[in-house]
Amino acid sequence: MRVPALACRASLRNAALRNADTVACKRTFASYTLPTHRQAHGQNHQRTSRAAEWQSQRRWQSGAAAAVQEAAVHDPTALSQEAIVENLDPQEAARLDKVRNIGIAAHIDSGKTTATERVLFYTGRIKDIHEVRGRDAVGAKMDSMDLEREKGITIQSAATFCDWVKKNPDPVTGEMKEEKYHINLIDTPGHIDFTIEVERALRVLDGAVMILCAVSGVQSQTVTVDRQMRRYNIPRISFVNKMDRAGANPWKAIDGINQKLKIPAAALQVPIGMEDEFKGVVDLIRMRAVYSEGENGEVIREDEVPEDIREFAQEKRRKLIETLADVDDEIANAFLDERTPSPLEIKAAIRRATIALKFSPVLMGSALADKSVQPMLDAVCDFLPNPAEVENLALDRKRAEAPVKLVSYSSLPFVGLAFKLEESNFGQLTYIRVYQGKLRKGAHVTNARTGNKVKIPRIVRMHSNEMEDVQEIGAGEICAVFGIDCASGDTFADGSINYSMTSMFVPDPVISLSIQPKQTKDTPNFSKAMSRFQREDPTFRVHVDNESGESIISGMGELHLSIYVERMKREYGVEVITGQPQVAYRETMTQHVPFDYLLKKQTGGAGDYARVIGYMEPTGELGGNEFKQEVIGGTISEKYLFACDKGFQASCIEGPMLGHKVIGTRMIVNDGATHMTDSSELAFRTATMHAFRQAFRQGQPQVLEPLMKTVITAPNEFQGNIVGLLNKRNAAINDTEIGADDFVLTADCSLNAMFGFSSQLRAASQGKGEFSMEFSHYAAAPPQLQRELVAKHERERAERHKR
Ligand SMILES: Nc1nc2c(ncn2[C@@H]2O[C@H](COP(=O)(O)OP(=O)(O)OP(=O)(O)O)[C@@H](O)[C@H]2O)c(=O)[nH]1
Repeated sequence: MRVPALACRASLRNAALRNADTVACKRTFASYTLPTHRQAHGQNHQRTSRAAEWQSQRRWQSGAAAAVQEAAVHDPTALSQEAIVENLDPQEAARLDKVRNIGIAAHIDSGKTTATERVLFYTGRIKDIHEVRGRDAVGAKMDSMDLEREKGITIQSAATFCDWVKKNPDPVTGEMKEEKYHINLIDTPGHIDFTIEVERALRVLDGAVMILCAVSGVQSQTVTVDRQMRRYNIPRISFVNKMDRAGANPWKAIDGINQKLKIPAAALQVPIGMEDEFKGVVDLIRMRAVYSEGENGEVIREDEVPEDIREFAQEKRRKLIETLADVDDEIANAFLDERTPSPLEIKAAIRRATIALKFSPVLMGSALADKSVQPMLDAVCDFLPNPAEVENLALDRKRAEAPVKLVSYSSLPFVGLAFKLEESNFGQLTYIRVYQGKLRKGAHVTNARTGNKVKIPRIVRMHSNEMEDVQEIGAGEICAVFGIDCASGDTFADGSINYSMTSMFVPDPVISLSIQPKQTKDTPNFSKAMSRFQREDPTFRVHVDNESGESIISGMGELHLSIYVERMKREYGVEVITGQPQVAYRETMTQHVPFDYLLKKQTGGAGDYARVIGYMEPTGELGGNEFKQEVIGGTISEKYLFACDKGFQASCIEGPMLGHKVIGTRMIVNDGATHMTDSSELAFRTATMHAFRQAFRQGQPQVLEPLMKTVITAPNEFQGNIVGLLNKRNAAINDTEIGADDFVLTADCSLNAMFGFSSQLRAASQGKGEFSMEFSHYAAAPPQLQRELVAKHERERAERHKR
């Protein structure tokens, strides 16, 4: 759970601030902090004596850290994030102030990797720029997998870090100031099939750069990453890339952010020249023209705003201030007083509103043309939060999972989250975000899930596929460690506390296929690859079909599974045979059905006896299943009811119609009978499973199929062909947006009908159409298809039984 800060609610702190000088007021606040939570817990607290406050600076600092943590532990809401920031040890505060943990997320092909390559070049992390699908065949730094370089797409997120020296002239004095920021950066994939990579990156980052294409504006995956950023409360700046492309229109992109994503957004820049004449931008805060010059745009030259766009820039500056006035009180007051806020005030308001998730500042440039990327980096430092400014909560397992605010002080006990695992030549590499305390090489930390204590043998900072060894990592930073065994999403903590953090959202797979190695000699490597891929990627699942005995892999789409098949061949030398991709159907019942099932086998020796009575019904939502017991008078004992629950859960895994998962179904057991000697847990479990089958079949069951939100973009002349293709697939067209050259069509299509669509779209649009699909919801499959699927399943079952 993360809530951005700056909602200043510390009235006690303010009272203290009014009466004291800086040092004293911090101390006074420390003494006020404790009463706050203690009062909340009904304890009378004697205010710390004045004399005790005047301790040495060092002792006060650690005392304040402990007090803040204590307050944060006992009542996480009693302490504002701003108060945490203000109570930081000055050295720690200075360090954190210059740290930014950011992700780059966007629709497919918006230029995330290309922009990251420039960031690495301008910050001196790489010596030369290489392009995605570039002629030199080297490929961008962050796409380090061969497959990524060949296909020109990002498959796995990649982490790196760099130092950016921000050289902004002071907006008031004009004096050049240099400030060094440490940026941990994760470049994420755009394809929805690899969405887990975006999900886990955003889970641990403090801010994001959302890239948009200047021609296409807000696209389908922009909406998806917007949803993911909201899920984790991630403040973002927007960067309109590809300003050099024909048809570039940053204003359309900004309208899209305002209207489709519903985030107030305004440009901080206007372009100087457009399309292939794009030369640079006007900085609207300072009203200066900024040009990127030199061979790779590394030389930033500032100048007067060109005469011909001065008025336009003024108009857009007014628009920026107006938009800010809607989301920020201080600018609203200046607006009401008919006063133009100063550049400093504007900057401060943008920062406040961005971190409070009320606004997204928009910058623009062209990564490929090396133009205006540096101002985007400045904006990352200026407007995105430092780690101390973001609220992160954990659950205290020693106190009935009460929420605890984590405080990014290095002097507190360590808490970190393992958010990504990767197999490397040196063993398992675990990416960890340190939320509190320090992680030191050789230290012992405890895995909150397993309780296992592990030693940290090696810590590295990642630079794509390269690594640099470090001895320790402070609060608020990201690193990777070798040699610890854990699962993705595990929390590690110093042994003195038992905190656990909530993990990321993992979507359910929608597609599966059977797979087996071509040659039996490859089976050990095949198994090794399967277990590695599953450990690394929670959206990739493997199971053995109970009836056919085949290995089945499931994932987020055809591309997702095909990448693993390809990796199996390249990385493990295993050629495989795969079946046809299968849709992950679901099963549900639609009617209330009572049941009364008696299991009775009493023919000599120990028998089996269990009777279960109750009813089954739909829950009303196509979500989880529910088991309830309402037995009165103890006709079934607790332990047998527990066995009934187990039987119900097992039945939900393989539905009676097709063997797919059951959803939206409830079972209530309210009566039954037990035999003195012949009843057992196994008998009750089995009886429940039989009752389930019978009742489910009588309850008008349905096969549900996944419907996919499909977005197709193509030149206008192909609209008729494409609508024809969709009609043939019984798609429901929800929206069509016709632009100057292209149209964007949004439809709900059944996944089953979309196999092979990419080649047909190519044929219908002379290769110019693009589409993306994302799981939307489950809906009843057409009756004909349901009958065919059930008949096929019965046939295959009968054949297997014959064998
Ligand atoms: N004209 C133009 N093309 C660009 C620009 N930035 C990137 N591209 C091109 O757009 C294509 C996609 O760029 P990438 O950087 O791979 O995009 P991405 O968003 O990282 O792609 P995925 O991670 O696979 O979604 C490449 O061919 C780039 O050369 C730009 O500013 N202008």
